[in-house]
Amino acid sequence: MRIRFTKMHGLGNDFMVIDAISQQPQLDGAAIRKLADRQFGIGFDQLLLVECPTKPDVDFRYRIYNADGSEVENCGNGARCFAKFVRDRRLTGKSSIAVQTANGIMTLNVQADGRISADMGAPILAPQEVPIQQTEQACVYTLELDNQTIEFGAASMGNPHAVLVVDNVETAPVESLGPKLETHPMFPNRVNVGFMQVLARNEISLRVFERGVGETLACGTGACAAAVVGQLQGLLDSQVTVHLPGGDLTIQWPGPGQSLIMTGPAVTVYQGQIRL
Ligand SMILES: N[C@H](CCC[C@H](N)C(=O)O)C(=O)O
Repeated sequence: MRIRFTKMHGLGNDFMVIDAISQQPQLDGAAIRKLADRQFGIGFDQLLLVECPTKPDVDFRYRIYNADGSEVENCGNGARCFAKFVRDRRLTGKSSIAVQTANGIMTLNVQADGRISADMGAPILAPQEVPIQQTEQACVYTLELDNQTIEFGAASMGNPHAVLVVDNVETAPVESLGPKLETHPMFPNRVNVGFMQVLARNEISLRVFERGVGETLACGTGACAAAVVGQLQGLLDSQVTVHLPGGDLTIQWPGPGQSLIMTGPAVTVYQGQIRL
């Protein structure tokens, strides 16, 4: 089977994007893991499959798979790359694109400067829906790990995030604590783990250990979750610049029950094809 694909990234969070409208790729978890391998495959954080929608009044459907082969509900950086992909390949002429994901319907707006704004919907805060193993919703939760008490905030953008406030992202225990929290029993569906340093009420630095991948250069839904947790904890205002290792995102969130808007770049690196 020969597959045509486009390699893209959003602030260094990189993707293999496949037009699954004109192609019918048959990819199981093992094939995705092989393609994701940075030595033996193409190498990517996530695979994005662009498909025809199954719902009315929607332009496309796109499905998201982590490097470990797990299908996930949402990907912020991927959504921006998806929008650039369908425009550049003339699959649509629209600048406002409605796309169906496992998390629901998302609207993407391609701006004149090439950046893309994504309406990420309202964050999900009820613990049983994030999900986390807690009964009462709170701004700060705790769990015990290696004889220490870890404080974190939790929010879902369709996918689960735990956010820890740290003094300095450069020295945060991302490599040591990230994998332990990703698979901690507190998180029935595993979790993405954000390490947030508050620089000002409208500015943070953030590193994310992503579920199913490991640390990435950027995480769009992680930036959203960090802005939400920071605002709920009284540390941040409604508009935040998020400095990630791969670059900056702008997040706007008016508050609980309201939609969150994420704005940032999307880049095409190369077109390719691979025979499986
Ligand atoms: N690893 C995430 C999916 C990709 C999220 C990230 N790449 C983004 O830009 O939001 C998860 O398992 O929920």
